[in-house]
Amino acid sequence: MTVKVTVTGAAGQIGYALLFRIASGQLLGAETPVSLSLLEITPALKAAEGTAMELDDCAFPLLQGIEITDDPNVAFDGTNVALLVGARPRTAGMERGDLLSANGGIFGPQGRAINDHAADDVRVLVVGNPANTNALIARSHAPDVPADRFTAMTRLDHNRALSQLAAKLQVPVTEIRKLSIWGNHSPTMYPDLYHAEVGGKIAAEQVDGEWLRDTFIPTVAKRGAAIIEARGASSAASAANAAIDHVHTWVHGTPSGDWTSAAVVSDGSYGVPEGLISSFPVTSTGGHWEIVQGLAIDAFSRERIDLSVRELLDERDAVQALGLI
Ligand SMILES: NC(=O)C1=CN([C@@H]2O[C@H](COP(=O)(O)OP(=O)(O)OC[C@H]3O[C@@H](n4cnc5c(N)ncnc54)[C@H](O)[C@@H]3O)[C@@H](O)[C@H]2O)C=CC1
Ligand SMILES: O=C([O-])CC(=O)C(=O)O
Repeated sequence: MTVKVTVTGAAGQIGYALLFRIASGQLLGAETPVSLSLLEITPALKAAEGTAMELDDCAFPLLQGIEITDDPNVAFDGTNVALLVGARPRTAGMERGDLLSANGGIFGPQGRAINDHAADDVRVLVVGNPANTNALIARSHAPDVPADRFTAMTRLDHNRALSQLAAKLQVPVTEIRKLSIWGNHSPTMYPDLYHAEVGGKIAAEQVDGEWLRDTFIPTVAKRGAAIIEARGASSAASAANAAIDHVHTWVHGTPSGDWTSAAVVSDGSYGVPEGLISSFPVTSTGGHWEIVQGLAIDAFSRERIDLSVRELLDERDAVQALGLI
């Protein structure tokens, strides 16, 4: 059966890096036909049409159709996978409240449209920043959709951490297991090496504490800003790649003996208040995320997780005060 995949912000830079990979089968597998729905704001529809022309020109065997629209009710009608990429970026002079309001105006109506029109098995990944709180807003407008279908992306942070650690220990990334990103997709995120394993041994014990604290954590946490500084534009291909990884893992599962990172609705695990959309170590089985249970959290990790969760609570309070959730 054809799977409908909706991409918002389809004419943006992540959209351009993402759509071709979805259409080629990298999101859902080489056996699954897909139809694409491209949601954009009205002034960007023409650019989205250009991307659709290029998709046509690839003659992808799996691609069954392309729809382009500025109406969320159309874009999410019958959708199975919703990738919410388009968001309002922070511009000079914009206060945090203005940013949250502008995004509330996007993610509220999109959540409502998902609630009213999406397929029963819809899975939602929010990429657009502030991703965790945008996901919270969308979810709060979709009371009929099970909460566990709303996720936000920290897979890019996870992949960045894998790559930094692999380079430090001079091992292939495939040697690393059980790495975790906790908290918010923001510089407060906590990449955790105390449960990660390299060659079957705890990663934190294979690097010196100073490198872990003063190099590894800030490098991962501030990588987004470093890419902007170097490229003059924010991460696009790596963000699209992480979105592909996230949904692929969600649908196809995590390998045994490993886990990944995703921001999912908290059930109160590890003291993260219930309902917050926070990153955890997660496994996926049968198309459902589960938070990895029973990990011992030392004082160093506790402090960092709490800091990031505090930021998520502040964001939640701010959108609540603005009446966005
Ligand atoms: N979670 C993560 O790890 C990452 C998140 N991001 C975030 O992803 C978002 C997109 O990034 P880019 O593609 O580089 O931005 P971009 O500015 O190139 O594209 C965004 C697109 O969204 C569209 N858009 C705006 N409002 C919309 C609406 N209401 N409905 C549909 N489309 C709408 C714009 O017209 C634009 O084409 C940004 O918020 C960025 O901060 C980027 C990298 C990593
Ligand atoms: O800051 C941004 O817009 C990009 C971002 O989230 C990242 O690269 O992690």
